[in-house]
Amino acid sequence: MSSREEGVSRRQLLVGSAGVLGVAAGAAGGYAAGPASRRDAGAGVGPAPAALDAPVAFHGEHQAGIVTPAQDRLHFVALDVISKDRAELARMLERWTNAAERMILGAEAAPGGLVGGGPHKVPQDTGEAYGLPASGLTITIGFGPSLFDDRFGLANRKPVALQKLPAFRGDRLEAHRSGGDLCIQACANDPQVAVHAVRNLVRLGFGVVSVRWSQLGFGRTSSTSTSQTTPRNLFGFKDGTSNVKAEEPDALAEHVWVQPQDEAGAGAWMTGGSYLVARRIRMQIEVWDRTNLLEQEQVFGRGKQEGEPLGETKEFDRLDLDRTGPDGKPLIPTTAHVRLAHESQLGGIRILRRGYNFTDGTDGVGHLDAGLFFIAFMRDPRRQFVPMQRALAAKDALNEYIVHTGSALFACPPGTEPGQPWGRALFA
Ligand SMILES: C=CC1=C(C)c2cc3[nH]c(cc4nc(cc5[nH]c(cc1n2)c(C)c5CCC(=O)O)C(CCC(=O)O)=C4C)c(C)c3C=C
Ligand SMILES: [Fe+2]
Repeated sequence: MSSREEGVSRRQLLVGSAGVLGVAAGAAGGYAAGPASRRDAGAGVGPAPAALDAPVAFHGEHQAGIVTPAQDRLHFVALDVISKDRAELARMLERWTNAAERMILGAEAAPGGLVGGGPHKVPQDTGEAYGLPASGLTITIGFGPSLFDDRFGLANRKPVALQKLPAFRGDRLEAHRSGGDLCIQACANDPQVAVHAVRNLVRLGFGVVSVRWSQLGFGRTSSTSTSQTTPRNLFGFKDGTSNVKAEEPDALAEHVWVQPQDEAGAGAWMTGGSYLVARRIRMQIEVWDRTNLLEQEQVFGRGKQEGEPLGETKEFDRLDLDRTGPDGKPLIPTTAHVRLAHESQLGGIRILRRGYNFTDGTDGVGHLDAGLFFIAFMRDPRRQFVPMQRALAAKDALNEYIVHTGSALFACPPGTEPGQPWGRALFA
């Protein structure tokens, strides 16, 4: 047993340690007030750097990585199941759970994973996070619609809300950036920790799953807690101001967590879970960077510096969509992004956004391939993401500057209890 192993007791591995910020499980659903981002710490607002290194509770009513404070880094991977053996898939999810319980505490994926197996065995941990703190790592998994075909006898367990997303106007989706049987969302305040988590789970799935696509993200583009400052996206605007926040339990129940009455039959195992929509959205930053400030602010309907709704002064001032200027025209234009996405225009629907900025090299013709890896959690994508994205695709002024190049939907099951693997209720 390595010296690092000795520092991680079985109790810590199962239910969290005194170092785990907030509550380990139960009513708060795994939400742990704590790690936000290193940028928050740098700005003098939010938790101290030590808090950014601390663990986030793994077990709870809901999976961590949804309402827990958004960390600064992301590694997201979508996988296809290549085995045809249902039991093998369930066993892999058990291995994943065991490894995840350890990695979120900053431990190796398996006891003695680095060198403990001796010189003639393959190490059970890849090693690149050895010695690094937990870094607020959360690992969230989800099941895609394609998992419920005829391969694993799961067709009769498919939740009604897990329907492949329809095509939207303007979509330029690429197959190699879309879909997937499973997903792993690993978020941390250190990119090496997030990448290590994904890599080791993929390693543990060798022969059962293969990577379909993967996305790295830096710079969260949403706050999921009022303890966090609002970050900025690559267009330089504050993003996440009016997000659903962890401190709004009623809104979470209404808009984010699947309720018992939602999935009476096949998908009852999803109660307490949430649906994850991922959209890789390329942002034409070169065009944006030649656009004047007035136009930029009209596109979003908010000011660039403070993030205030146009016509107001402060970021969290109420969005008054009826307010008009001296010319009688709405101060927040009819095509402004925040108007079209606002609950008042969509029958009261909201979503919890948890996206990240990305840059993936160039597009081959002299531009950066940069954008927003949009991630949102919701109770029912058919009633939330689909009408919202339809409204945006039809009229949003932002469409001149963005294009959706990837898309996926996953059902993220509820949280686990100690000793209970991910997906137990699904495979029972
Ligand atoms: C379908 C849902 C949404 C997509 C896709 C989307 C893409 C997208 N958004 C920004 C930047 C901002 N979005 C903002 C607000 C906002 N966006 C959505 C939904 C989608 N955005 C919602 C529901 C809201 C909140 C609306 C409200 O109630 O006021 C903002 C303003 C600040 C904020 O409230 O977060 C910005 C800025 C980009 C750049 C983008 C695609 C690349
Ligand atoms: Fe938006």
